[in-house]
This record gives sequence, C-alpha cells and structure tokens, in this order.
Amino acid sequence: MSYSVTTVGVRPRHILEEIVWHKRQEVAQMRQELPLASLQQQLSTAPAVRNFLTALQENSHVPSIIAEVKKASPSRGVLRADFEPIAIAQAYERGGAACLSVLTDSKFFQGSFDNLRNIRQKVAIPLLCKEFVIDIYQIYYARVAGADAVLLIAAILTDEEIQDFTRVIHDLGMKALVEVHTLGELDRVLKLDNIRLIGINNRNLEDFTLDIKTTQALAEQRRSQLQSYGITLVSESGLYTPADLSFVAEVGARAVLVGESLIKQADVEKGVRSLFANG
Ligand SMILES: O=P(O)(O)OC[C@@H](O)[C@@H](O)c1c[nH]c2ccccc12
Repeated sequence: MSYSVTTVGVRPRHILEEIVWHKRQEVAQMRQELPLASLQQQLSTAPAVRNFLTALQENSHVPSIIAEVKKASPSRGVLRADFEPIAIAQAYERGGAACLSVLTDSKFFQGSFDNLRNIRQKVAIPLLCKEFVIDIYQIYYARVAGADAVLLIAAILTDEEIQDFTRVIHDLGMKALVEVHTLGELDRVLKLDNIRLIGINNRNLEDFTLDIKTTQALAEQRRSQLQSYGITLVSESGLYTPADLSFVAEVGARAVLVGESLIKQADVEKGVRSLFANG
C-alpha cells in the first residue's frame, strides 16, 4: 500500500511530519525565487558527477564508511559547537571515509546547501545530499550544488514518488539512496524498478529510538531478494564502535552511515580510523 504521511492543513503528529510540513513551504519559496526552468539551465555548469555507488563497493574496508557532516539534529540538539564543515569533511576523507553525507536542511539540522557546494570543492570523494526530498525541484537543486547521490526517505514518499524521483536522480547521473526503517517500507521499495542502493535506518524517525538490530532483522528477512536484485545495503544511524560495524557487515551491509559518533570527537580523522580497527 502506498501513502504519504503529510496532509496539508493537518497539525503534525510527530517530527517527521513537522519537517515535511516546513519543507513544503521551503520548496515553494525556492521555486518562487528560482523557477525550475532557470535552475535546470544551471545544470550545464554543475560539477561533474562522481560515482557514489562504486566508491562504496570498491572501498577496501568492509563495511565502507559514509561519514556525515552534521551539526545538529532534532533528537540530540547541537552535536558540535565549533562546527567547521570543510575542515571536518577533509578530515573524514583523510581518515579513509569512502563517501560523505552532507545535511542540507537548515531548520532542523543546521545544515546548508552552501556546505555541500563548499565541501564539493575541497574533497575528491562522492557526496550524498542528505535532505528531506518531497519534490523533484530539490533533486535538481542538489545536482547543481554538486551532489553525487540523493537520499529518498520511503516513510515520507509514495511508491510513485520514489519511482519517479529515482528516475530523475539517475537521469542526472546520480545515485538514489532509498531509506527504509520497517519491513513494510522495504517491501514497497523492493517492488520498484532500478533500485540499487537501500539504506536501513536504525533510528525510528517518529520517536528517535535506536536499535542496530533493525538492520539485522530487515536484512535477514529479505536476504534472498536483496541478493538477487544486487542491492547494495547501507546501515544507517546509531553506529559507534568497530563491533557495531562488524555486526551490520555480517548481516549484509556493504556500507555504514555514521554521524554522531564521529562528529562529537575532537579528532574526527582519528575517529574514522578507529572505526576500522577490526580490519
Ligand atoms: O548520527 P547517527 O546516529 O550516526 O546517524 C547518521 C544518519 O544515519 C542520520 O543522520 C540519518 C539517517 N537518516 C536520516 C534522514 C534524515 C536526517 C538524518 C538522517
């Protein structure tokens, strides 16, 4: 079954709805300031796309690391007061991250598209635009800013939207990372065409509870489909130690998405290196 959690005019029931509610106003505003047709004209001057998927698959570390440039979150507040996005991105790259995830939502995560643009010029590894995408406009916007991959959150999109948005992302040469948290969402996504990269979020975005066994439960229940479709699996959130990384790698995650446990460390380069401690 396909549904969208947000209905215009209805008061948000949880944070995800609230974020989507604000995002709709934000995108309406962006479309007014820079219409889609004008934005599309800027595509020709966008930086060349880097292959996000190959970078994850060919990295010598298993799992490979997508390190997240994240200043704050609704569940944890400000994670790092002395936040220097470019310096952090460069340190992650030196530490051995295969790719970076850059939060671009400003209201809830204190991120920005400027961070994405600036980081793009200073690192060589591919970048994921970490956004609450609800409109194709945002996909073009991400590409113009230099994104190589775009997050799609199944919980806030209909099946048709995931399918359409994936097509647009691929047409622009980027990769779609489709995020799920429940078996129902995973089954919805597995029925769609051209899905290559799935993220299992260990955090429930409705109540913020974390459980890395979410990755195990979903990956084990759909192991054969994930394998036969050639899906590259990413385990997201709540990963802190080499043991956590080994645990999700053993159940099939080729990559991990790590934010908080890295960003809170004084030396984030060393932080990435120490996550590889088991191999
Ligand atoms: O900081 P953590 O627990 O390591 O999590 C990183 C990342 O998975 C998390 O920021 C995230 C996963 N999915 C999202 C969707 C939107 C915003 C943020 C996220």
